[in-house]
Amino acid sequence: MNINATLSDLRLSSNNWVIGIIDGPNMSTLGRRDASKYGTINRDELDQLNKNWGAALGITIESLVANLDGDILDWIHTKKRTVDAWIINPAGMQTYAEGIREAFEMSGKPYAETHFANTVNHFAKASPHTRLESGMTSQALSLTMGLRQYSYLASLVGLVRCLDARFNDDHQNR
Ligand SMILES: O=C1C[C@@](O)(C(=O)O)C[C@@H](O)[C@@H]1O
Repeated sequence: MNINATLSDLRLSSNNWVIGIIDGPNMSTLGRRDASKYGTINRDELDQLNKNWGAALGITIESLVANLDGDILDWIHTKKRTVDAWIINPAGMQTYAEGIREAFEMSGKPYAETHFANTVNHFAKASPHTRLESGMTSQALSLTMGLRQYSYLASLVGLVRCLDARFNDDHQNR
């Protein structure tokens, strides 16, 4: 394994992975939310940014923004054959995301939970009588939060490198 890390290690993947990125309820209002947590980027700009990062990594991004969980479930069921891994910002549905977690499980593909803000901080401010946590984290490959749009970049780079490593391991063991 080459441990001489340089920024050029963020180069193209030799496998044209397809990553499905899902933004859940209220992410459609990005750009009009609390700027101290979400900055000023809007959802269209986020989508373009993710697609540009994907192109720089040599992979394909397919994306969905939806306020209804049924729309998200339908999209996962439709895309599961062509998508290699998922990035999801469950946003307003993270505490009741069992249906989505299960749809990902049925897809057989890993998912990276990703948030703009630090959600532990959000939960800490909820009523002490309400125990809140994400229903997605326990089965996620990874959890990235608090880095605004760069949480998506971190998830993307990590996911692509993990997929590449798994592909290389599978082919070496043949
Ligand atoms: O809608 C959102 C967005 C969010 O997922 C984020 O990206 O920081 C954080 C959630 O707590 C919140 O409900």
